[in-house]
This record gives sequence, C-alpha cells and structure tokens, in this order.
Amino acid sequence: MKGQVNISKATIDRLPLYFRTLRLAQDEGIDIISSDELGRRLGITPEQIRKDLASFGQFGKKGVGYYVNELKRNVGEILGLNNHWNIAVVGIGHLGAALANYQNFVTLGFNLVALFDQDPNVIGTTVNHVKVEDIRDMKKIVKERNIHIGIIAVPAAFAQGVADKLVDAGVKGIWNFAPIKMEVPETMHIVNEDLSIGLSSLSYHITRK
Ligand SMILES: NC(=O)c1ccc[n+]([C@@H]2O[C@H](COP(=O)([O-])OP(=O)(O)OC[C@H]3O[C@@H](n4cnc5c(N)ncnc54)[C@H](O)[C@@H]3O)[C@@H](O)[C@H]2O)c1
Repeated sequence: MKGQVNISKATIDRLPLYFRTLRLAQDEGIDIISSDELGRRLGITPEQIRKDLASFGQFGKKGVGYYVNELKRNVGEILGLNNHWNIAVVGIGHLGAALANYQNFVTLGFNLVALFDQDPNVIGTTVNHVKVEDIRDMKKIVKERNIHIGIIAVPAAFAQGVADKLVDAGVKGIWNFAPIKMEVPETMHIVNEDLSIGLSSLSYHITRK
C-alpha cells in the first residue's frame, strides 16, 4: 500500500462506505466486483471510486474488477479496523445503552470493554453483558483494560468534563454525541456525531418536493 499522504477528508469519509458495501457483497457470495457495480450500489461515480482507491495503492485488475475479499481486507487495514480497538461508553442513558447494545461494532472489530455512569441507580446494572461502573474509577479502568476510544453520551452540560477525564485517562480518540463543541488537545482525535443533521437535511429535501 502507498504511503498515505495528503488524502482528502472526503476520500477518507467514503472509505467506511466502501468497506460496508464490500462486506455486504462478501455476505452475498460475490467474488469480484467492478467499480461500476460498487458505484451503482453507493451512488458514487466509478471514476471517483477508482480515484479514491488509487490514492492508497494498486487495487483490482483492469477489465476484471476488484476481488471483494482482498479489497475489503485492504480497506479494513487502511481504516485500522484490524487493530481490534477497545471502546468504552460514558453515560448509559437512552443513547449510551443503545450504543452499548449495537452488535455491529463487534463485527467491525471494536470490543466494548467498559461502561461508565455517575448515577448510583445505573452503576452496577449490566448492558450487553458489560457492567456499568462508576465514572470515578474511569482513569484506572482505562489503563487496566487498554481502552483506546471513549464514546460520550452524557448531557451536554457534562460532556466537556467527561472529555477532559477521557483525555487525562489516556484514550486515543473520542466519539462525541453531545451537542457541544469540545475543547480537546490538538493531539486528540475527536469525531462529533449528530443524527439530527441527517433528519434536518431530510426535512430540507421533502420541504422542496
Ligand atoms: N448525536 C446524536 O445524534 C444524539 C442523539 C441522541 C442523544 N444525543 C445526546 O446524547 C446525550 C445523552 O442523551 P440521552 O437521551 O441518552 O440522555 P439520558 O439522560 O437518557 O442519559 C444520560 C446519562 O448520562 C449520565 N451522566 C450524566 N452526567 C454524567 C457524568 N458526568 N459522568 C457519567 N455519566 C453521566 C446520566 O446518569 C445518564 O445515565 C445528550 O448529550 C444528547 O443530547 C445525541
């Protein structure tokens, strides 16, 4: 694989879509897939797909297509999914419990190893076979279980405090669901998620129909 320099964010954001589509194709028993077919399934032009993949190396055979297993493995490697990251969810309310229960994270190679909350009524309960522990023990547990990624699902007012604790505990990345702009050190990777953006965008489109 090529050294991955100056890859655009748009290209990187498309890689998980390629991975998911290849996984589905693999489940369907497809051995070889063309960029035309990948494009059709994703609503992306075949030229864009070839260009994106070419940023990382030489994949596929001209006139034949891409070997699904091989390309999925390569895209998974580029995404770092073969690392088996250990993840923890903080804030086990409605959203946190739903995320903790989401089985697909395991399929992608993420291991749910800890859940944290501050509410004594929630601490000690179990979600998806993982016990909810006291946020005050987080630093110790992050180290002991080698937790790489912290998922924030606490109310906005508490989210910055939780992010600070995760940074201090030594996680590598944060997936934030709270609707605030986090202040984190430049070295910390943070991805903010907001489902309402998708819904608002849908509203825009149906308003104009
Ligand atoms: N990004 C999205 O698309 C999206 C969707 C839904 C909810 N949210 C956000 O997710 C967050 C959680 O929403 P919810 O509906 O699950 O709320 P909730 O009230 O059901 O759950 C919040 C949980 O966080 C715990 N908590 C509060 N402060 C804490 C702290 N300092 N340390 C540890 N745990 C703490 C509470 O005890 C509770 O169990 C909110 O910020 C909400 O805005 C985002």
